[in-house]
Amino acid sequence: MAARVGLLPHAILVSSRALPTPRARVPYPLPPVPSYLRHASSSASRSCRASPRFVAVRAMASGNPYAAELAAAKKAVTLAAKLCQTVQQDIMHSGVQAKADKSPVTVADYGSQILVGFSLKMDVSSGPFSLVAEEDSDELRKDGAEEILEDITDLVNETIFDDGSYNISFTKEGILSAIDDGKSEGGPSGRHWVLDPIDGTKGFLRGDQYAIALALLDEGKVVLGVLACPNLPLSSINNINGNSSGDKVGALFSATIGCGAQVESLDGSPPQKISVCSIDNPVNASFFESYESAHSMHDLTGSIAEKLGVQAPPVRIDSQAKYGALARGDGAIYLRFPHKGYREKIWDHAAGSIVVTEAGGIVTDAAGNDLDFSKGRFLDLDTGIIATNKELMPSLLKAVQEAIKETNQAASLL
Ligand SMILES: Nc1ncnc2c1ncn2[C@@H]1O[C@H](COP(=O)(O)O)[C@@H](OP(=O)(O)O)[C@H]1O
Ligand SMILES: [Mg+2]
Repeated sequence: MAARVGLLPHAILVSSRALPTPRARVPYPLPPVPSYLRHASSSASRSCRASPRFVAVRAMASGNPYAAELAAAKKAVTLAAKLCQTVQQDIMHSGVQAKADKSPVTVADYGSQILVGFSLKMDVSSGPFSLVAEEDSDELRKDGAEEILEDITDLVNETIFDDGSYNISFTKEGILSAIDDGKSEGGPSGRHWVLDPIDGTKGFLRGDQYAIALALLDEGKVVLGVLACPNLPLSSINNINGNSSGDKVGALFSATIGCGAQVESLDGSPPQKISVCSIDNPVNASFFESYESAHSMHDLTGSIAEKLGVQAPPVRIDSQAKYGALARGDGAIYLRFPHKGYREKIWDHAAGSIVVTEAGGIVTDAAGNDLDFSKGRFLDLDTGIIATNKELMPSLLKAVQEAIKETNQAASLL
């Protein structure tokens, strides 16, 4: 493992280290390499790629038409998770910037977005590349951002080097261009990758839960989703406080349309099929919601839970890790009710929602409508998002609508 460099303010980039040894190669014509990349070696990047013909045969054999994209998506978020883990463990509070909307952004947000976009570009060969992602480079192009740009460049290059899959390094200009690869508007036609490079930034900065969330839209529908959750116990969220010792941490959820949902460890155990819980009596249910009360109205969710007869206290965790936990039955319900005026973004729900639906659950808005990911970067919702199993959904919807009505009536009396 090479020494890490470039994160701390006075760190020096070690440029004389040995490059990774190229692995065995499958000879085939490479797609054009993005112009912003500087090759350390023009041949080694072939080492991790299979030929497009081989990928197609493998996809058909698995019965999953998106098998190649799924493999690429898992690899991309796993690489990004390495970078995020490094930052969270070592320098959680260094390099924090303020975005226009005041949410914290770290070098890890940018680094994760660069690595996912880059890895997908290298490994998914067919068609034009479109990425709808959370971050852009505007802040990094301003005066005074030189140091943080250098930190990001070092961190990204160090992660690529340590991982060993690609023998490539980025220039600073390359880093800025790579971030801006995520500026696609998405929409109802064609294929678009949808990425939240660190979902749950506040949890990340607190040292809690976060996720790298990546989905694929095909003709306006989510057809694939992966959620890397580096801090989530592998078998159950109920072990989060150490109730059951020995559970491994670091879960990778994945789902493709019509093929079910799985979980595996981030360091590569065989995938296990998952399904939502079969609880049909709300008295036995527990519910997930945002840790941050600014992201979801805890008083409204409390009143919904009360109407349903839920006995357990809310389980508050950050990020789409909630969707993953719901999909494997750690809890029965997920409630999300942003404060008035907030517009939900597609990258905050695309991956999580397919993981839940492919695990047998249902995800809708507060009126019971399917989420529509085809309208661009935003989900057009004005109420909230709910998710649960098929058994509980009718009573949940009823409780939600009653609680919203009561809240609106109370507000109109003020
Ligand atoms: N006022 C608000 N209301 C609802 N969601 C908000 C919000 N401000 C930020 N968010 C979104 O909530 C996400 C985190 O969700 P959760 O509360 O489930 O952890 C954030 O993702 P990022 O952390 O990627 O910015 C952000 O997109
Ligand atoms: Mg997010």
